[in-house]
Amino acid sequence: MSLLSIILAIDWIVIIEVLISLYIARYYFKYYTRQSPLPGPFPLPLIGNLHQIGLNPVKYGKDHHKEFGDMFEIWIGSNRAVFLSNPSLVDQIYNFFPRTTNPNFDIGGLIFNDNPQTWKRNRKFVVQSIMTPRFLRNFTHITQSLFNENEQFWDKNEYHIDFSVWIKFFTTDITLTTVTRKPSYCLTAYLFGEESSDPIKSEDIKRSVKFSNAVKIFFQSLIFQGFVPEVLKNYVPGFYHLNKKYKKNSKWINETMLDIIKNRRNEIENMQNDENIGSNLLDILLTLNTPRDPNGYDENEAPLNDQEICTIVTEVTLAGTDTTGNTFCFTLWQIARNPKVLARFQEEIKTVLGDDITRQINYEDLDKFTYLDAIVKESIRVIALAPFASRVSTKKCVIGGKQWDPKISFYIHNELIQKSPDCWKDPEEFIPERFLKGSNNEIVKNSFMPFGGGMRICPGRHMAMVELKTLLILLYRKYDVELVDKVSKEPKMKFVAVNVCTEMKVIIRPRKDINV
Ligand code: HEM
Repeated sequence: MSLLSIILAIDWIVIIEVLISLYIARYYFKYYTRQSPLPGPFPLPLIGNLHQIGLNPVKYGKDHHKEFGDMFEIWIGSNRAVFLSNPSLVDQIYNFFPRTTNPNFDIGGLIFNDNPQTWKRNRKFVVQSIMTPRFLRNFTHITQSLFNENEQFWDKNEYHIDFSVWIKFFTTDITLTTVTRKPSYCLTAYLFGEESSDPIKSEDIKRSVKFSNAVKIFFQSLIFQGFVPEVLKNYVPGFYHLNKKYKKNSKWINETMLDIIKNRRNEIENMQNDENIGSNLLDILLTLNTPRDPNGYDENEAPLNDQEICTIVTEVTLAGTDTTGNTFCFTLWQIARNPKVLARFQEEIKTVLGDDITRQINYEDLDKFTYLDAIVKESIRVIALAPFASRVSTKKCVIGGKQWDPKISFYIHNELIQKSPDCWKDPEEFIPERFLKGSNNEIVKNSFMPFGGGMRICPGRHMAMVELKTLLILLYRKYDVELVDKVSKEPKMKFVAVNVCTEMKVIIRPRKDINV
């Protein structure tokens, strides 16, 4: 009997049926023998709970909280993930475990890097560059100068603007410029259009705008990469094409950043002296452990190469853009709907900065804005920018009285915790006063973690607060801001790994009660 006749004689349909049955049996064997079973939706082989949860695990968790309680599980393909929505459950997770890894994003930077050595090294550089008072002082002034570019438009009688668009351009410009030193022109494009008589500048403008859009697509891709099983991404049309689009986007971001890094490396190498080397993240990384490193260098250890620098700089730029931008929109929405809060905030502006509305705002001034601080905190509490934080266990542990092996993905449902009636009085209400010292509102441990917690806490939190506070002071010191949509109960937004504001139309007018 020839090989061909054997192949023809085999009943392939039966073989395929057997293989599928074996796969299903194995899948459910794993499911029914899992460690510490928790309540949760019943999964299907291959897709897990994708058909019930879609790409919004946060909404699913909220909708089913009563049914499943503070600890429930979902299945992402054949991997299990545990959602936690009680502050008492999250302490050791925050403190001891790294973020859930994702093979599609683990480029060895910071956010998805679970290698303790390289993460620690990268984290040190980032902290060294964007958390120092010197950086933050300068950043306060940069925020101010960029804001002032708008004034010629806003000083008219009435100016209509969609802040959800404006702020993304603003934050892209400011983050790119401060992290990479490379001028960015999104705001120029927004105000004056993308064309310029100088062809080189025109190219730069287009590239900046493309970068801002690429950041948006990157955020959309995060949940897709984390919650769609690999098999769908690799073989099923629709998922496959989306995956390809997202990968192309990440590749473009990487190449654009590498280009910026190469150019800056050349500039530094051709410098006669070190005077023009800045204290921004890119210059710190490029000169690290080289003869130009002010802290000295070790010849036996190699300096960072362009790709290593690229991963760190890219992640910080991505993490610093839409996060602050959307928080700005949500805070503005809350202020606009709460006249008493606005009045108290404007009073605070007057008390701290006086009547001169042209007075520069300094970093040291920002500390005195305790009420504004409370407004921003309360705004992030009511509309969580990052509704969940993810972690993966690296050793055996006990959580919620149950045993867990290593490599279990945990998701801390911050949005639910921040609105829990067990932790907050009138949790749906916007009451900044609850964050003021001496307000008698003791904050339950781990119930307010807008910047995450433990060793992976957001290193951009001070930068974000400086930017948000400076922008809000500049805006409300001089202008009245009126929402176009005064009826909706919440701002127009959607969830794409973070909560994104999709529209924030307002009318800006110079304040009548002050001399502009
Ligand atoms: C309002 C604005 C922001 C919010 C609400 C926010 C929130 C967060 C959250 C929740 C995390 C995860 C923390 C955890 O898992 O425990 C995080 C991580 C991170 N954020 Fe932010 N962030 C903001 C702004 C920024 C800015 C401005 C930057 C930098 C320019 C930045 C850079 C990062 C980085 C690099 C990480 C990863 C840290 C690590 O894994 O070591 N973020 N952020």
